[in-house]
Amino acid sequence: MSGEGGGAPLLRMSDVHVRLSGSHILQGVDLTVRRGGVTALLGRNGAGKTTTVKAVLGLVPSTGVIEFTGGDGRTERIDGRRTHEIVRRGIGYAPEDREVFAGLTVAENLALAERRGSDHHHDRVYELFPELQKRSRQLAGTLSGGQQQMVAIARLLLNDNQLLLIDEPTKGLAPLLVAEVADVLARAAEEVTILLVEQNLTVVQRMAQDAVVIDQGRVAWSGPADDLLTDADRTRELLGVAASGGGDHR
Ligand SMILES: Nc1ncnc2c1ncn2[C@@H]1O[C@H](COP(=O)(O)OP(=O)(O)OP(=O)(O)O)[C@@H](O)[C@H]1O
Repeated sequence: MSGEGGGAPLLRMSDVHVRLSGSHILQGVDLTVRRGGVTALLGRNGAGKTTTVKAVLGLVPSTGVIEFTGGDGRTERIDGRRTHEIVRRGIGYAPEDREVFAGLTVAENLALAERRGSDHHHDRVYELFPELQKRSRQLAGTLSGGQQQMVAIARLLLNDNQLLLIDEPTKGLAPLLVAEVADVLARAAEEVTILLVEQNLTVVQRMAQDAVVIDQGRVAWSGPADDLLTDADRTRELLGVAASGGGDHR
């Protein structure tokens, strides 16, 4: 049904427009996220990636159609709904600035994330991230950047989510921490579908099956991530950088 092989669509955006402060930011975005694995949302700075994610969550007003298939298997339009209703349908969000509560312990951070009406998967989260169990009484503010990202993602896995929207989780992190976060994402992706905004193409290459490139508020390319990342000319043209292409390019 998705047209590009694999799982059925989980999220579909059709002709989505967003206008903010008189600027036409999204100009007819069409994209599909299929169930399972990671879809990377790529694009240059200011292309409209975060706005796309915020449109899904109802955090910015949009026109057009956004459909989501919840845990109950029903596909419904979520555009125009309140953010809390959208989130309750099973969409979790990790914004760019990862926002852990620095003065609270890891366990307290997790407890605060428990959503009413959802089962809470503490055991599974600690199984996926044994490091967090070890550090459950540590103040989150004293964790490394990678561990804080782990807390941010663990909070999303705690509830019954179908889709996680994760915005630039490796931004500003040192290379070692980038690898740590990629590891965290890989573990999360075993549990739930992820739409990942990410500038680091090495991380994209490792994680993503599908890729969508936004350029000036429109989808400029979509398809299998490998097709994009092994084409250095295309990545340069669309993103302004060349991917490593599996080791062929620098
Ligand atoms: N509230 C707002 N009012 C007006 N313009 C906005 C607003 N929010 C974002 N923009 C503009 O919309 C465009 C898209 O922003 P967005 O944050 O979606 O881009 P992005 O692709 O996520 O970029 P980055 O990689 O830099 O985070 C940018 O030009 C930005 O300046």
